[in-house]
Amino acid sequence: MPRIAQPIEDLFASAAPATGPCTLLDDAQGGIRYWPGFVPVELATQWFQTLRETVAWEAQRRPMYDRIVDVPRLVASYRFEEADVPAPLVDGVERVRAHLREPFNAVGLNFYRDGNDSVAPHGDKLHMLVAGRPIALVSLGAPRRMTIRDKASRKAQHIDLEPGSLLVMSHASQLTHEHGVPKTREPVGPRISLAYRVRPPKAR
Ligand SMILES: O=C(O)CCC(=O)C(=O)O
Ligand SMILES: [Fe+2]
Repeated sequence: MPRIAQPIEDLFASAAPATGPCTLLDDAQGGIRYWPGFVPVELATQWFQTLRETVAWEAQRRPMYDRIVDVPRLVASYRFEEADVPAPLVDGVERVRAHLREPFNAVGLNFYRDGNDSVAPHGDKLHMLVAGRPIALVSLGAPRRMTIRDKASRKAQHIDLEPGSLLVMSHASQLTHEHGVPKTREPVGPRISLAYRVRPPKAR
């Protein structure tokens, strides 16, 4: 059987974003960095359409104080050792693995239907992450503004997460900073984010 050899440099070259990152935070683990155009916008649009239609989106409810409230967005999650992971998520994980050289094994999806959908400021749950490994957020669909706040100084930075962009947050930054996507009264279209993570065995 003939084997078609593809040089490894070419694989990495095709996964590389068009421009270098913008650094929002420096820390010993790479801080917080943003790459616009990590995937071409046409591909981001295709992924958005496929995922919107094929993912089994969940509307969750959770206790808040003495009430049960709706989580203000739709969610889904996959681990890459499972069968039947939608193709755009597999293409995405191959790209973030190649770009960051990190063994991402899980993805959490968020679907913000309109400006009423949001995620409250938070640091990602460290017990569900392998220490030292970053979180990689790929944005699809309409841009939404993220707020990143230094917990000590309360200083905030705002960044518009463009379709096809990649935001990488270090594990360490989850302790020092909060991130969130606030609600907005501006007319905004729907957005899907893909949060690639390195999960310990069994956690989801
Ligand atoms: O939608 C985003 O870009 C952020 C999502 C997020 O922070 C999370 O899923 O933990
Ligand atoms: Fe998060």
